[in-house]
Amino acid sequence: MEFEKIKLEITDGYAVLYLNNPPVNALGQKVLKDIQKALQEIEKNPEIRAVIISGEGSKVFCAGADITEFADRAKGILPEVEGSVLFRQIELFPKPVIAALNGSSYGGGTELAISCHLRILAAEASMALTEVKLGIIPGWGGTQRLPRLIGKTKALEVMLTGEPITAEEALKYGLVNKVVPKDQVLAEARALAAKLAKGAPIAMREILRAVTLGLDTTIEEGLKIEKEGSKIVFSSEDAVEGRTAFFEKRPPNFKGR
Ligand SMILES: C/C=C/C(=O)SCCNC(=O)CCNC(=O)[C@H](O)C(C)(C)COP(=O)(O)OP(=O)(O)OC[C@H]1O[C@@H](n2cnc3c(N)ncnc32)[C@H](O)[C@@H]1OP(=O)(O)O
Repeated sequence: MEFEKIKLEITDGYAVLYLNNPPVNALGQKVLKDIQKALQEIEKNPEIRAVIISGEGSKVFCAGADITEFADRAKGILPEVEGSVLFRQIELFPKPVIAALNGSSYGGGTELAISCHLRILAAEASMALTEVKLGIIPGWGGTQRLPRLIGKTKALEVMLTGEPITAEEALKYGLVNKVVPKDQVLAEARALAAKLAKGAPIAMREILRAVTLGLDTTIEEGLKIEKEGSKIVFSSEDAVEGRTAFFEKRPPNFKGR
């Protein structure tokens, strides 16, 4: 697969998708199209069981939407790939997606990161939804995901002021899984992705589905989604392998069947 604005590395059962749009990894249409194309390939490839999204060639993770493309929007020219649609595809992705934030994120860059399932943030970095400073709103899911992740009060403070959440606050508010020095972010993400790549793909898919869909509905409906997932995994070969390996006191070898 050839890409212009991202780099894709496939290794050890997981993929690393690097944003590669210097100087600030602004999410222009070309970048969003490349991300969407790469995710379609990753989803189809059973050898890939986890995804890392990180930044390259920039001192920030991502400076958000490409502001130079806003004039078209103002004229009513709609983008081919809408960030909010792509980020929902990431949130609904059937394999774990880890955001490796090796620099600060702004606007749509933060919205990209919070559409991922897991996040590792550089201690030197921060995460901001700066749209209000440009007279617009976090239109790529930020108004919906941030309150669900850190609570309405802090989320409103972050979105109304446009001021960044520090790495320390991000950890405290549960916005990220881990904070490490910038030069260790990718290694941490790789270690996590390699661990997930040895996991049971069907079980992980059903956990992601039950949590993502369950959070947006009633507990009764959520329990129905969980029950559907349980039914699927118990009828899988992986469930047989899981309990067999347990009794044989050996690591399971999940095939995703
Ligand atoms: C629904 C989603 C909406 C959104 O995401 S709205 C956009 C939200 N993003 C932001 O508010 C971040 C805007 N950018 C910045 O605040 C700063 O930049 C940085 C902190 C990221 C980096 O600052 P520094 O190191 O001083 O660099 P620099 O001179 O500001 O930027 C380098 C070049 O990159 C361009 N640029 C920066 N951000 C964007 C962007 N988001 N879209 C398009 N271009 C951007 C600048 O204009 C400049 O360009 P040149 O060198 O030609 O002057």
